[in-house]
Amino acid sequence: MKITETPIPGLFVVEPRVFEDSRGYFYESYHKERYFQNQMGAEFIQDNESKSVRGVVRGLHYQLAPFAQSKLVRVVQGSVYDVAVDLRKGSPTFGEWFGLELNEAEKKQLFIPRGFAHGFSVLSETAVFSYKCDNVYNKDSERSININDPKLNIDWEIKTSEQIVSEKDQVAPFFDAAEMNFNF
Ligand SMILES: Cc1cn([C@H]2C[C@H](O)[C@@H](COP(=O)(O)OP(=O)(O)O[C@H]3O[C@@H](C)C(=O)[C@@H](O)[C@H]3O)O2)c(=O)[nH]c1=O
Repeated sequence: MKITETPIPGLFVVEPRVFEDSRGYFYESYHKERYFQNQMGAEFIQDNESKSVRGVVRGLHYQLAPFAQSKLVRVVQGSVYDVAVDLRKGSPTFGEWFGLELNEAEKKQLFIPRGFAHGFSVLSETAVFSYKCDNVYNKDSERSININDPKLNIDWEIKTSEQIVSEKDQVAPFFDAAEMNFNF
């Protein structure tokens, strides 16, 4: 397993060791002790999976305190462009975002600590997205930031006119108007 810290402190890219043979492949998609030892300390308590078609953009999502979530995200099938935005007030990289392609071939994962907004766009015909969370879903605490915020200026690799976005996410506020209370 190779772990690389991104330019945003606390945000890590994980490249698992994949064993391939004539039957197919095997890899450990999570190993509590190893992830903890490498500064990815989170007690995961909920797993989620979604399937989306090409052009779907989900995000940018986060939950406020006391339901803030760390996430360990990966793609089981297909390919996405995945983005995390630093919302930690006082962080040297506050307001900055990091993006990378996650796909079924490379099996990279992104560890996203609490205090980040997260989203992804679907680049393949379909994509199955799987992630662990260290806090439960709480509808009243969930927030979105507009994926097309001109200040963030994220290139989702899908033209705006071709983006498929939920009604909730279409009316999400821009970064400057977003609530960011994580109780750090
Ligand atoms: C996220 C979530 C949603 N739901 C329900 C609420 C709703 O009726 C339905 C679909 O929810 P959404 O439209 O919010 O699903 P989605 O847009 O896929 O939301 C997800 O987006 C990505 C980018 C994230 O980072 C996740 O944390 C999560 O916010 O599923 C749960 O029951 N539990 C959950 O944990």
